[in-house]
This record gives sequence, C-alpha cells and structure tokens, in this order.
Amino acid sequence: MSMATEIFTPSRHEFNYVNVNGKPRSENTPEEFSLEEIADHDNLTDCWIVVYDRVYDITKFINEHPGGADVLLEHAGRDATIAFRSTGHSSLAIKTLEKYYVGNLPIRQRIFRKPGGFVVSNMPA
Ligand code: HEM
Repeated sequence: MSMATEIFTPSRHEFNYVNVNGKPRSENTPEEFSLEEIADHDNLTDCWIVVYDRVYDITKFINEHPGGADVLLEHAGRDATIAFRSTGHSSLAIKTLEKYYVGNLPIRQRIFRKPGGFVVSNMPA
C-alpha cells in the first residue's frame, strides 16, 4: 500500500468520486477532468465546456447550436455555467447537453455538486 493510500481515507461518498492516482476507480466511475486539462480543449475542432461541474465535449454540437457557434467558442475550455443559465435555456437544451457528457470536475474544483448528493442548482443531480 502506498503512502498516499494510507493517509487518504475518503468518506463513503467521496470514495465513489475521488481517486488517488488520477484514474477512474472502475468502468462505472465517471472520469474526472481538471480545469487545467479542460483548458486545452478550447477550439473549433476540440471544444469542451463545463456546466454545473460536469464536463461536456461539444465539438460536434458547435455548428448545430441554435444560439450560434460564437457564444460557445467564447467559453471553449472554460466554465460556461453562468452563460448557459443566464440565457434561459429550455429543458430540451439541458437534455441536449447530456448527449455530450464526458465526465466531472474533481471534487476540489466543484462549485455546485458536493459529495453526499448536495446540489446547489436545479440541474439534474
Ligand atoms: C453546450 C451547451 C449548450 C447547449 C446544449 C445549448 C443548447 C441550446 C438550445 C437547444 C437552444 C434553443 C432554445 C432552447 O431550447 O433553449 C439554444 C439557444 C440559445 N443558446 Fe444555447 N446551448 C448551450 C450553450 C450556450 C451558451 C454557453 C450560450 C452563451 C451565451 C448560449 C446561448 C444561446 C442563445 C443566445 C440562444 C438563443 C438563440 C435564439 O433564440 O436565436 N448557449 N441553446
């Protein structure tokens, strides 16, 4: 057992999310991407955004967005939660988003969704 594993004793909830070596614990555990890593996906041919602590690869959606490609590219590689929310998107938009879900922010970088199912938004938990 490594030193890190001995020191790190996650709670029951954290156990499902956090990993010591940066890799998913299992196939069922959503992958985690840090804001630093997400920032590399910031262009028309490789575009990720964050909405409510979830990570979306919207590369294939950019040219289909009813609100235009430009507003999405302004948020490429960044958190788009405020823009997404303030535009008053419909439930169809939220459903559309789910098609492009690739993973979550690590716990330490989350704002809305905390271990234990605590959710500070009306987005699906
Ligand atoms: C990947 C994330 C996004 C998805 C899946 C998405 C999806 C949609 C959908 C389906 C619509 C049609 C209206 C509706 O159903 O609400 C729409 C409209 C719109 N979106 Fe987004 N959107 C996203 C991100 C954004 C962002 C970051 C902005 C930035 C401000 C934005 C700005 C707009 C605007 C201005 C419209 C209205 C267009 C019009 O009525 O002419 N969207 N979006």
